[in-house]
Amino acid sequence: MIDKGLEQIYQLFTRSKRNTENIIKTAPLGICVTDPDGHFEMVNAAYCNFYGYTEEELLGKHFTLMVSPANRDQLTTLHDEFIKGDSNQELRQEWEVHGRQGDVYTIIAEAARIEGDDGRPRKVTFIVDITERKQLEERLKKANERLDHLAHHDELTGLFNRRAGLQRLEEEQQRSKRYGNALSIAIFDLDSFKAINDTYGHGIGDDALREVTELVGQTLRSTDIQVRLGGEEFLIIMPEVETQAAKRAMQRVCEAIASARFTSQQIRVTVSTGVACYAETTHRCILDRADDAMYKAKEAGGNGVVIA
Ligand SMILES: Nc1nc2c(ncn2[C@@H]2O[C@H](COP(=O)(O)OP(=O)(O)OP(=O)(O)O)[C@@H](O)[C@H]2O)c(=O)[nH]1
Repeated sequence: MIDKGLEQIYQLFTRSKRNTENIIKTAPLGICVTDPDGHFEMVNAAYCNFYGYTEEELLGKHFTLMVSPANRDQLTTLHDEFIKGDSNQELRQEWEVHGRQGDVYTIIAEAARIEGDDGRPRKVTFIVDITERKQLEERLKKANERLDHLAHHDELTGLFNRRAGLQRLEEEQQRSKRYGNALSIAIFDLDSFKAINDTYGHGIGDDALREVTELVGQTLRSTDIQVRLGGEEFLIIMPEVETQAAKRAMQRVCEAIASARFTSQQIRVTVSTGVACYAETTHRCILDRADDAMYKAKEAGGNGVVIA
């Protein structure tokens, strides 16, 4: 009677052990056990499939086989510390790993410590493949960056668009007001640009706008901010630049443009420029003053700079 009871318990125990083994074998997440030196003692099917190795190929190998060389030392140290440490659980962490063919994956790994049959600790690591999620996140991030760029930049020239440029101007005016720094701006407009479009077509007109703004960017200081206000009208914000220096800078721009040839059609372009300096005492908007000066430059025949 007593023997029959023991027999039943033994059977239940064996069944439970078999179930546990089968669960580990068939679990959809990769599981491995490493010895205190980091060598594989157990790998389940999902682990092998994920990395593209067979169980025989992995058992006895060091776990850094799948880790990129740059992370090997760090992960070996973490493994040693975990084996020797007090904590039975390791925090979830994201890692980049590579499969047998060198393909790169992102995983989330979480670990637990168990005792081996020799009484020494073992590390059990559970891994989940998050490569697709990571790639999706990366694509979303890039799409958001692109949207953000489009919201602030002009597509044709890559310059700040009107809205972003006026915001920068507002910020520079606040800075100038607070610290008493000089601030000049210039508005320039391509002379008779309509004729370029009419003669060579809109595509060549676009090329001319792009090339002219590139040349302006090369001629000015890197701290100057170029903005496309709209059409063939542009704004330059020149922080910490006095009026006369701004005028000289824009004369250099005018000369550089007038002596260059643009597009495949070798077109000549000139620009008219109005310069204005920020002054708290003036109530009129700095932009309007620069714009008026630019029209005076146009009235004077173009290809010149007028100070407001
Ligand atoms: N190709 C091209 N043309 C543009 C763009 N934006 C505006 N334009 C053209 O720029 C021309 C501006 O013409 P107007 O305002 O008459 O000025 P303009 O011919 O330069 O004459 P002034 O300004 O008086 O020297 C128009 O023909 C617009 O169609 C653009 O993005 N690409």
